[in-house]
Amino acid sequence: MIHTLTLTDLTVTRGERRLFNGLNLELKAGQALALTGANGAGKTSLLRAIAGLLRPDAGTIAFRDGDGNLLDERTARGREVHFLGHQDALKTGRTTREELGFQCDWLGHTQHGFDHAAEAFGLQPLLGLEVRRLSAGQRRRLAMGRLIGSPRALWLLDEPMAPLDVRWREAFADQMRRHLDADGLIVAAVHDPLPIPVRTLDLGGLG
Ligand SMILES: Nc1ncnc2c1ncn2[C@@H]1O[C@H](COP(=O)(O)OP(=O)(O)OP(=O)(O)O)[C@@H](O)[C@H]1O
Repeated sequence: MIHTLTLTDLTVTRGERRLFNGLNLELKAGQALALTGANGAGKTSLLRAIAGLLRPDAGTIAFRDGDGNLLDERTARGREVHFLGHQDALKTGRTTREELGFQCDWLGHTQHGFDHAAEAFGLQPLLGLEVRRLSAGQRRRLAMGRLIGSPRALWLLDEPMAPLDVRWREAFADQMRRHLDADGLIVAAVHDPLPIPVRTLDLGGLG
């Protein structure tokens, strides 16, 4: 299981712009990191680099277990990293039940994960609806249900609270606390403070 995420001398460029240069960071089990900065500062790009969706120009991203052993990057990302982006990555023609069920089955976790996720984010009344009929906040709740329906150590979250009303913000904050208590790790791009204890990495930016 991923215990430590280490970024060493990480440099990422998009187009002509160097977003960050020589970035160093270590995050351990039970810790959360908030990425802050202006629009365009590079928060999403950093999340994508950690997820393996964007190749850095230089530097390394390493995942280690509790004994300090280096984990195979591909396996760690494939089985232990969940990236919750702006777009929610939902298939609009599927029902809420199908989308949640697919994710809960993915790593061999079944009914318990499904029921737990549906309960945590009030998804029962939405299970028969196609994703295309859900509101933005309901879609995000489904995406969050998928996040907790299949346990993964490292959560990469891109403005996770944005479309949620106050009730579901608190529900998600509760899930984040549980994840950290269970030795999970969280890296979240945010514009507003997160309601959990976090370290902050400000990427600055001119917007
Ligand atoms: N595919 C791409 N090709 C070229 N430039 C890109 C690409 N994707 C993003 N960028 C640029 O990289 C910069 C960083 O974008 P990024 O989405 O990481 O910022 P952000 O900090 O997450 O912003 P926001 O707060 O608006 O979500 C921006 O200037 C953006 O235009």
